[in-house]
Amino acid sequence: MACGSVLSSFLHITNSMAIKGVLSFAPNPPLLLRLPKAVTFLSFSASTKSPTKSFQVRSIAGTTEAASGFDEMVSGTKRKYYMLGGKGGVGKTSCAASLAVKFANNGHPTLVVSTDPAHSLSDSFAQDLTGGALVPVEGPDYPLFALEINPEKSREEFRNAAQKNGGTGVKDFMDGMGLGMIADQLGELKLGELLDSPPPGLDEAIAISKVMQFLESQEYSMFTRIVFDTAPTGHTLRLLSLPDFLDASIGKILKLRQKIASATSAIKSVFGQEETRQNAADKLEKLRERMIKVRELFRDTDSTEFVIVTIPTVMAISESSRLSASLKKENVPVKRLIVNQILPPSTSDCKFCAMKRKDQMRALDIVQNDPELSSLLMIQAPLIDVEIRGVPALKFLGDIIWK
Ligand SMILES: Nc1ncnc2c1ncn2[C@@H]1O[C@H](COP(=O)(O)OP(=O)(O)OP(=O)(O)O)[C@@H](O)[C@H]1O
Repeated sequence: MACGSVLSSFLHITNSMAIKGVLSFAPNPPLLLRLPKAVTFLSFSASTKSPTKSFQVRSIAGTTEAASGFDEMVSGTKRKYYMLGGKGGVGKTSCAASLAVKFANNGHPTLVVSTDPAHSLSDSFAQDLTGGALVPVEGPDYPLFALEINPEKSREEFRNAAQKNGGTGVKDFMDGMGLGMIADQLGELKLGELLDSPPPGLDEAIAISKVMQFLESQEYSMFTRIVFDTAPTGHTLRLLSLPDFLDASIGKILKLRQKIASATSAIKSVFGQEETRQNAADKLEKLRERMIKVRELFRDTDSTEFVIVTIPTVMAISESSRLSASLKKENVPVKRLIVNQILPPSTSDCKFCAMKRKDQMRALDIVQNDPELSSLLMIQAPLIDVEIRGVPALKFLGDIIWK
């Protein structure tokens, strides 16, 4: 049977079963993973908590099985942060969510955070996790919470605080801080532009700084593993240099403000706006402090790791190579590279699959010879022939990737 017709009949069976509220494999999983044992597990029963069956996945070469070093990732109760990033659509969310489930099933109270403006955590977990607050994820053995930060909303909150004194924009904000008279001098600092039309990366930086703020509170102290599902590559790269930039800008603004504070305080107090200005200044100072923490967090080799997720195509690998180079340049610790969606071994390839497999092999070869990527621990994750949705499916994927 040709792959196309097999796939469509498979989709037909899956869809009709899904309509009945049951999601399971087709009777004869034709296309990709022939994993009869997984069928039981992937027949998503709400009560599935731990797998009773396990199976082996060979690497694409069909020989050795590369370990991800999960033992090292899971050991210790000191809080650790994992940031998963890469090109759009390669499987960042699926890998991040599967890691979070795996940590939670291995005894770690875990928080999984999405700072990608286009959230897909809710879709991945098949649970409503929206709202910008901690939401418990049902299913894992130990507590797993999810947090979808709306970056735009976070920026709005910051802006609102700046506008409390009735101002309508950054200029007013600066006026409110007693900086109006030197607004021109500050032009080159670009803070106004930053808030009015933020570059990609700022929203995410503010979102991460918001997470940092959360993490300082008692409510969050229980979490020993924090997994970030980050925005696609470009944003992440800009985010990395942003804290330094913001730190410098805000630092300069605060210094300038201090300089003129004494001269203007008498006038300000007459108009009764001193308190609001002080609040705005405090807010800026806090943002600056958090930015410094975000920057430190990204570079802390003891507690943080950035995991690059890619797929076996030349385009995705080239982008991953650039991402790896930039992360290294910024001193962000990177050790692991997940190559996701690899066709699993098969003895009966159709022409299409055989071509695809060859193409993927070539791409994997490129990874192995890439100066940036070859030193990373490569984790090969197979393309699974059903969509990965819900905790049991994520556990299934996690048990393949993270071992
Ligand atoms: N190994 C896999 N096998 C089968 N399907 C997969 C695999 N990994 C991811 N997918 C599917 O690919 C789609 C995209 O995955 P995911 O949302 O995790 O990617 P992403 O990189 O986070 O995307 P975005 O950049 O849009 O946030 C989803 O439908 C997911 O179920």
